[in-house]
Amino acid sequence: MWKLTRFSASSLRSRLFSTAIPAPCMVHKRGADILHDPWFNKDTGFPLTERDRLGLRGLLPPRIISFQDQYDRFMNSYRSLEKNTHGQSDKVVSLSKWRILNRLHDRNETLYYRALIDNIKEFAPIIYTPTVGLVCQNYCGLFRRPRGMYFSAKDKGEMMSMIYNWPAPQVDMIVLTDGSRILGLGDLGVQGIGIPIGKLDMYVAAAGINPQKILPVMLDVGTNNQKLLDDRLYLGVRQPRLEGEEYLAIVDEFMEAVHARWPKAIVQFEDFQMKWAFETLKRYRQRFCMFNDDIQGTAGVALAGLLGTVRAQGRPLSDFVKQKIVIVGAGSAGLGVLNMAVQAVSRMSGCSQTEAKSQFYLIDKDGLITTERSNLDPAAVPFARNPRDLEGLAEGASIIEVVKKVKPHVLLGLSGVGGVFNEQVLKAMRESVSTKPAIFAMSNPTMNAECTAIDAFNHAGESIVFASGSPFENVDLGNGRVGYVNQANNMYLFPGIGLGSLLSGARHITDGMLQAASECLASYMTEEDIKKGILYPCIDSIRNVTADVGAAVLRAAVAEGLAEGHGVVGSKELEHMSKDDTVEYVRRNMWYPEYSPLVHEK
Ligand SMILES: NC(=O)c1ccc[n+]([C@@H]2O[C@H](COP(=O)([O-])OP(=O)(O)OC[C@H]3O[C@@H](n4cnc5c(N)ncnc54)[C@H](O)[C@@H]3O)[C@@H](O)[C@H]2O)c1
Ligand SMILES: O=C(O)C[C@H](O)C(=O)O
Ligand SMILES: [Mg+2]
Repeated sequence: MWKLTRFSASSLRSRLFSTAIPAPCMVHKRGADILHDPWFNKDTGFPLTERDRLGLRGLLPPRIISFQDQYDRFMNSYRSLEKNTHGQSDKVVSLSKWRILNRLHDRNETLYYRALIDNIKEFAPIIYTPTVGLVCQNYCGLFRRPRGMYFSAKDKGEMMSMIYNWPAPQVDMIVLTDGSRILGLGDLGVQGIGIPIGKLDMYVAAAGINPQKILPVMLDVGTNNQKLLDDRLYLGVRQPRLEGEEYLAIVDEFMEAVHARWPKAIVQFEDFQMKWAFETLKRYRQRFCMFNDDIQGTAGVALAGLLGTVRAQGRPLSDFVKQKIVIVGAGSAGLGVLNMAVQAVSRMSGCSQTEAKSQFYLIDKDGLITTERSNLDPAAVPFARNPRDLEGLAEGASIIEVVKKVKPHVLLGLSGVGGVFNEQVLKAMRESVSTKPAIFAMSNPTMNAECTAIDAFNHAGESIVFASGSPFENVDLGNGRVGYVNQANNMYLFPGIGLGSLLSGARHITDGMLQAASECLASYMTEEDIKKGILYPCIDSIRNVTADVGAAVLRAAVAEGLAEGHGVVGSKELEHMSKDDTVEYVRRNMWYPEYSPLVHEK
């Protein structure tokens, strides 16, 4: 029987955290096959002993180049490329940068991830949002080597065996898309595979998931994008999207196949059109360890930013319950944010969720959503306002009408429509009841942002707090003053949600675990930063943020009695960890790119 006193705190710590000598990595290949496998390849960095052991002698030039020299060489070619493309269009420059990074990714993952981690602020906008959007749009032309797995409408009945085609014995993190709503770019069909790849790159960089244990997946159920269907070089299935039961049967089969091979893998649903985003979340969240990043990850990041905004106004957090918030966009992301924010208000004020809804105004493409709206999506119904409570605002009122009447503390966009916060709307925010109103232009990529940072500070005034989903430069307000730009992007949470859930060994991801993630992010910033309008940590510290978020998620799973443990660390050991121990435990489980000795295993 387990005894609670079995380990003293220090022996528990040494059992869990003993510093290990770099673990050897087992490889089933030899010779040239290793050089062509980016998981194991070290290019000119193979030491002589390894060249002998693995049959590499003579297959490489004789000089052995250190990891540091390889790294410097790559960064030098990256810097030359920057110089050589100077003056060319943003699109050309971004795609050239993506190509050079992608070539390294395809050749030597250890070096690639080290470069990514060390230069995350500079490289995230290339391998992730916004450039990843451009890459998806041009995927068929850019495609060289496959990455991840493709399950198509034509694979029905085959997935249970297909899943065994994946070469890695263990997969911990899967990001899955059906390509139906790629960022704000719409239906990109099979080309959407760039999104799971980019998200998983962030998992490796931020959460330290071993790249041999990640799997990007495209569920190609067709596309309704006529341009792609007509394109001779389109690489996906050339048929209209499956709908209804036919569609669900494909997703069901995929989920069963994954679960059969890797029962503990976490599946992140990404960029599904709204109807399937909500439907699949409801369908799978109790059965599998999964979450929908656009609904749940986004909500946690937005809520952390909204709470930061209250602090930035110099008000106590409890004042959140009095903030008037206008949300533009009633899709998977907007409704996810609204749902979590309403729950937070209700929890903080002790009022019912119905009462909590009265401070929120929801707008979609047809204007303000009220109970008079017909054909409203069921997910939006609970947030429709009764026109009687709206002091003259009618069903379908425009953004400008709502902003002028409500004078909100916060205007938050998740509409996918570039520029909807136009000059008129931004100027109307000057009449906000808040002395420090907040503008969140969260849609991606950059072209789809509801407004630019410069326009926001120019038109809405210099006292605003500003956040966007895609990165913008800080704004120079003159006389040494800076208008801070925050990146309100779910990248601050999804890696920690995935990592914490994985290490907890929970069988599903609860609202409590997601709330813990959001609260952890919300409490991250110092009062000094918040007062300047800085709501989120710098992306340079994303690994630290992710360790803390992961630990918060893990502790929430323990508190709910859901943590079954991971690997050799069981539920009891997790229960006995202090808060600091948990953070340390999470950190110790983060993979870091360095060459480990390769050992051939037959
Ligand atoms: N920053 C982040 O972390 C983050 C996270 C998730 C989604 N997003 C972005 O949010 C956007 C929306 O994503 P989604 O999944 O909710 O999409 P969606 O298609 O489910 O929803 C879009 C919503 O916007 C509304 N809309 C469209 N045109 C409008 C207009 N002119 N005025 C007002 N509302 C309008 C639609 O009616 C719909 O309710 C995308 O650009 C996506 O990239 C950002
Ligand atoms: O991918 C991103 O940058 C955030 C978000 O998941 C989105 O769909 O826009
Ligand atoms: Mg997304």
